Amino acid sequence: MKPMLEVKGLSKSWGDFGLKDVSFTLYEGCITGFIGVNGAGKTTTIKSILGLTRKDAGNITFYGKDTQRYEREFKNRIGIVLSDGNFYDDLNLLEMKSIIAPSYSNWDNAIFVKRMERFGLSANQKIKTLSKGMRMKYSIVLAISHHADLLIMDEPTSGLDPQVRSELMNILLEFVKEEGKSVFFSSHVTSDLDKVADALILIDKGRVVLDEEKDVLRERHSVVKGDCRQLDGVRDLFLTLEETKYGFTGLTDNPAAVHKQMKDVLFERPSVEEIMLGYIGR
Ligand SMILES: Nc1ncnc2c1ncn2[C@@H]1O[C@H](COP(=O)(O)OP(=O)(O)OP(=O)(O)O)[C@@H](O)[C@H]1O
Repeated sequence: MKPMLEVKGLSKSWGDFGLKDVSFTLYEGCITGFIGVNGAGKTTTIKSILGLTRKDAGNITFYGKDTQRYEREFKNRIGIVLSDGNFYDDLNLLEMKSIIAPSYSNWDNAIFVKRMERFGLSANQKIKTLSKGMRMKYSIVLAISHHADLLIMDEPTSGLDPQVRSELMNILLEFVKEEGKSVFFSSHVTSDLDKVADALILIDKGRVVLDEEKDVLRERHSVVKGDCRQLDGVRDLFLTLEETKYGFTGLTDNPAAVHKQMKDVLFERPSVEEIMLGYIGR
């Protein structure tokens, strides 16, 4: 896998909150999910990468080149979809495009027209008449019509219904199929990432606490279910434990040890959300 974007030692402090030494790498051909609860630091990280928030420390490079020093080149090669997508509501889609397109030296109008058609968007429609889902699709059209290689999205699925979210996931899968493309997308709704993410980065209280391929992460962990009486002496094997009168459910990062020490328990593959809950607030 070829490294694309590298974040090293990123720190940023906002009073009590701080990003602390955040480091990770995004690779070509991958959809990387950036997960964490509300306030974990996802938007601050993304805005620091984009240069919209001034970082206190750290280096961010894109194919080895400093993103600040080579800002123009970097911006030309990324597409940005922010949750607060700043559009002028009274403009139509074509007029809004005319404001955005000149900021990119490699804007490709043919792609814009093709994508608009593909997503069922009409150039004459006013921004304020778009549904949330259509607005998201329009944001993506704008973000990729300059041959962007890396699509950076902050909470793109927030507020979208399951059908539109699923359409959006298909758009992302299609995007990364093309050689040299990559997607970085933040979310606290992890079910979409179960389907499409290749890698996951979990941030909690400003620190990266997990950074791994999704399948490896799901192999390394197990959800275990059984009778609560079996838990004596083995509670330490679990990252989370929920006990009711019907039995327990726990997440372990050591399925082999659980196998060895507990009889008659059920093993299930964990979802991204179950893994996330095992690591936050520790
Ligand atoms: N401009 C700012 N000034 C002061 N504090 C800020 C600013 N932006 C973010 N913060 C604080 O930084 C912390 C992290 O916020 P951030 O938006 O990065 O989290 P997040 O993981 O994106 O959360 P969410 O999922 O709710 O969007 C929060 O405590 C927030 O209040």
